[in-house]
Amino acid sequence: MNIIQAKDYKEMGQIAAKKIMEQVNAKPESVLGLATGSTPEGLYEEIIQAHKDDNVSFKDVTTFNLDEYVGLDKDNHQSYYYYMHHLLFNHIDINGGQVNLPNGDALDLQEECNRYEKAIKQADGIDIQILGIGLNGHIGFNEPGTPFSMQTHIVDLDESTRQANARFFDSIDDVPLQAITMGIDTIMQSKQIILIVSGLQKAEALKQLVNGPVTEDFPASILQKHANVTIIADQDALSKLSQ
Ligand SMILES: N[C@@H]1[C@@H](O)[C@H](O)[C@@H](COP(=O)(O)O)O[C@@H]1O
Repeated sequence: MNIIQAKDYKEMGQIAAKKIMEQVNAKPESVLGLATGSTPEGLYEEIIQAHKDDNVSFKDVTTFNLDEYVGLDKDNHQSYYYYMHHLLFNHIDINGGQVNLPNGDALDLQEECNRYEKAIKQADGIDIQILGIGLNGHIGFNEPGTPFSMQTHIVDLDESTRQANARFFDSIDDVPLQAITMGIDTIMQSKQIILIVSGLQKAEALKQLVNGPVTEDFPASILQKHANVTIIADQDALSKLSQ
């Protein structure tokens, strides 16, 4: 794994954005895999800036998000659909028809998982997948214990994940119990993966990802087996890694 040290959160976003721009400039019809949470917010600000300042165009880009909560409609401000449009898509020239998120409000959720997985394959796979990491080692919403062979599926969220994400909701009771997520197998098929990590509270998780055993008990550890992973982390997140 290639590890790039950023001095802080801002620089982490800048370095990641530069890699996305290089990809889009080299291949305008790139397929990008996108993530939510607090970590990519700075990256999305940098992308919007590059779009405005350097005329980087996203009109031929296709995107697939990692996951979506079950039961929140698109207008719900805590849905990842809302997050992505609010923080990125509404500010760049991407074609709305080429933006993909799982529909957590679908009547038949299993059918929705199948449809999503198929859509990724039909797009010829993901060129660069952006990932964050949960404190318990989850990527997307693949919680500890998820078989590495899983593709897009419905997941029961861990109580610790619901608590960690409760800050975005009025109360913990409003945090959905389930989500749809790309599986580990889906993520591992991405041609390139960029994992962004920031802050002291993620230092232990990053250490386990890089130095720990590859185990389904810590889903992000599978990234050790991917041929093209770049970790962009700030000094705080890197503070527990052996040199
Ligand atoms: N499903 C998302 C993940 O994709 C994200 O990586 C994780 C970490 O979020 P944060 O960046 O806010 O720490 O949170 C959520 O659970």
